Amino acid sequence: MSKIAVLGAGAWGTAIAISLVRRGGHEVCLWAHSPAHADEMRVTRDNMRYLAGFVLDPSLTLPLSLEEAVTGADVIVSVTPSQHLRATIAEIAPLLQPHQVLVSASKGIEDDSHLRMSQVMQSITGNPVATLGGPSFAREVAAGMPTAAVIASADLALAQRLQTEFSSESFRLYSNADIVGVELGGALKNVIALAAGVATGLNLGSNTAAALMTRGMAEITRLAIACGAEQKTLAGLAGMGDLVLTCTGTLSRNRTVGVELGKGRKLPEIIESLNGKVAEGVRCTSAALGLASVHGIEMPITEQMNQVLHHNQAPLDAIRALMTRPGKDE
Ligand SMILES: NC(=O)c1ccc[n+]([C@@H]2O[C@H](COP(=O)([O-])OP(=O)(O)OC[C@H]3O[C@@H](n4cnc5c(N)ncnc54)[C@H](O)[C@@H]3O)[C@@H](O)[C@H]2O)c1
Ligand SMILES: O=P(O)(O)OC[C@H](O)CO
Repeated sequence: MSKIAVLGAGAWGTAIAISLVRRGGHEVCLWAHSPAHADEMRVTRDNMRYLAGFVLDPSLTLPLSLEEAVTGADVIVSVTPSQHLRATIAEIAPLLQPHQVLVSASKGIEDDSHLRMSQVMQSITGNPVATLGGPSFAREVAAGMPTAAVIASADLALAQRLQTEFSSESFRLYSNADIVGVELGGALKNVIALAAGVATGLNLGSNTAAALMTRGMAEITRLAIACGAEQKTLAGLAGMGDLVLTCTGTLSRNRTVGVELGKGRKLPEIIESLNGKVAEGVRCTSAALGLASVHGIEMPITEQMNQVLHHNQAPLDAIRALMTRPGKDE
């Protein structure tokens, strides 16, 4: 029996909390960044803003403060958008006991530092860290649809403990000691999902989608290995698995943003229509290029996606630029 605090009541934090409650055997709480949002959920027992339609079990508590959430927790799962993780962890840092485990379930790279989420956590606290990755749409996890995901920590024994604590009949976790590969697989696939969405929005075909996914995997793997990841992690659930899900699944916010860009809509208008929901790839694209430049890694799809997102490149011109690059060996 563990006390588990989930920080972030967006779609994914809520689905994780629902999954942990369904598993049974833990005391689970869900902290929302907005007090008004937490109040709404206390009244309706439904997360109408981010994951409507799932009744929140009476045993799931909704603390009034971060301090209430983390005090006495054995495991703290951070599920804020990546760019807000630092502020959230900094706020809880003075309250932490050394044994409390921090798990990041966010998929991104910090803007200016280019740090992975576990590195951000480690830069603020000395607590043990892990990450949760893999192909997992929140809505499907909340509905109890069979899902396989990955829990990673450089301390494999910790990953295996969390594997036991989080796994259930509908949520099967694999443990992995390659936290670098799991985090970068999860963050970088969002960029390729944007590109796959762009191709769909342009009414391009299955050949284009397959090319983007395969060559996308190649550039994700190049960068991840340069950062210390293992190739087999990228071939697994947190790499290939999450890439396929996000590039093809209509529930993906990143893919949806890409589809709308491909149809000719402008980024600010598309972001506005997400109503506060996060498409991590939009910011991760430039952070990924920053990290790639530190390591001298070529990322042509990510570069073109950055042009489309942030430099007004027309989507068709981006596809043309990719198709007319000098020939390469595979
Ligand atoms: N939705 C999914 O299916 C899914 C699955 C796996 C991983 N993830 C990852 O989980 C993370 C969270 O995404 P989500 O889908 O749960 O979010 P969401 O898009 O459903 O909701 C946005 C969240 O951001 C929070 N927020 C806004 N401003 C904030 C601030 N200043 N500080 C802290 N929090 C703030 C909101 O309260 C809300 O919880 C992302 O990194 C995402 O990539 C999402
Ligand atoms: O909806 P997206 O594009 O943020 O993707 C959600 C998850 O990362 C899928 O594993």
